Amino acid sequence: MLVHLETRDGVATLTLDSPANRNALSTRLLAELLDALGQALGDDATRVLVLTGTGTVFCSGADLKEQAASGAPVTGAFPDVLRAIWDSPKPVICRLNGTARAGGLGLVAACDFAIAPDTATFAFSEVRLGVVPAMIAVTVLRRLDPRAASEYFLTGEVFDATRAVGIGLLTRAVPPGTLDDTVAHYTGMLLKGGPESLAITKRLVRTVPSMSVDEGLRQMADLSAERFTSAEGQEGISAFREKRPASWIPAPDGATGERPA
Ligand SMILES: CC(C)(COP(=O)([O-])OP(=O)([O-])OC[C@H]1O[C@@H](n2cnc3c(N)ncnc32)[C@H](O)[C@@H]1OP(=O)([O-])[O-])[C@@H](O)C(=O)NCCC(=O)NCCSC(=O)C[C@@](C)(O)CC(=O)[O-]
Repeated sequence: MLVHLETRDGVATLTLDSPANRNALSTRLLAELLDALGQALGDDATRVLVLTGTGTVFCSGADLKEQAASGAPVTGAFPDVLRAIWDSPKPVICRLNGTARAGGLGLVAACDFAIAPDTATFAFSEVRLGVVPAMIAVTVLRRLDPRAASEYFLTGEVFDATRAVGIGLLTRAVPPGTLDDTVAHYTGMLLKGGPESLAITKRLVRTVPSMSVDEGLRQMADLSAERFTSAEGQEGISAFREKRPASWIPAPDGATGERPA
């Protein structure tokens, strides 16, 4: 297997495991990743997804050897993988085990959080290969500062993790020894949120900026009122008043946040 899925305590960890080619996005790895994403997203017990890799590199982008051998463009399941991560109602954390390049950065940008060791390096190396960062532009350009997008897309230059945080590609760059603690800190915070509220808030982050102020306030006032009377909202507010942790329960149909009987 090139992708492993392990679920524990509400957290599904998906691990790219093809270190010999630096977790390159081969047709097989992409198919397995899409399958693992489907399993994790369909599992009611999963509340947060963590995407990571083995070895020193998180992902080296498109599998250049497979491309060369096939003689034809190999897109595989990459668009479906990016869509599954981007549209996931459950928060997705990218735990970069190391460096990433090109297509690998499309995955990083699709995730809600990206935490990397401060020793990792990054590059949008496509133009240096005579190809273009086309599919990844769809996720990356929704994260990156526009000046930085022009700079790094057009030059293909390598940049470090501190710069990657500064331009919006990463959430945090941390000393390698503290990577797992930082990821655990974020998953812990996410597990405290109402699952339905998290899914809706993810959608808000993406859709509200493109609404007019008038349209936004009209839609959001309705949504806000609806959430205060939802089962999840009532459980959260009761828990606050009773000075206890909220108890979130996923319902069997995939709706979440029903108050326990
Ligand atoms: C990642 C580092 C920095 C690690 O650097 P390193 O750790 O020093 O590793 P290395 O360069 O010594 O490579 C180790 C092995 O991994 C292989 N390898 C390494 N990368 C790939 C790859 N992508 N595909 C297939 N094999 C790869 C490489 O060929 C070598 O195999 P060996 O020679 O031992 O048999 C370095 O290996 C590197 O720069 N790799 C190339 C990265 C790159 O330019 N990727 C561009 C892919 S194009 C792309 O992603 C297009 C896309 C998807 O964005 C288009 C779109 O969005 O539409």
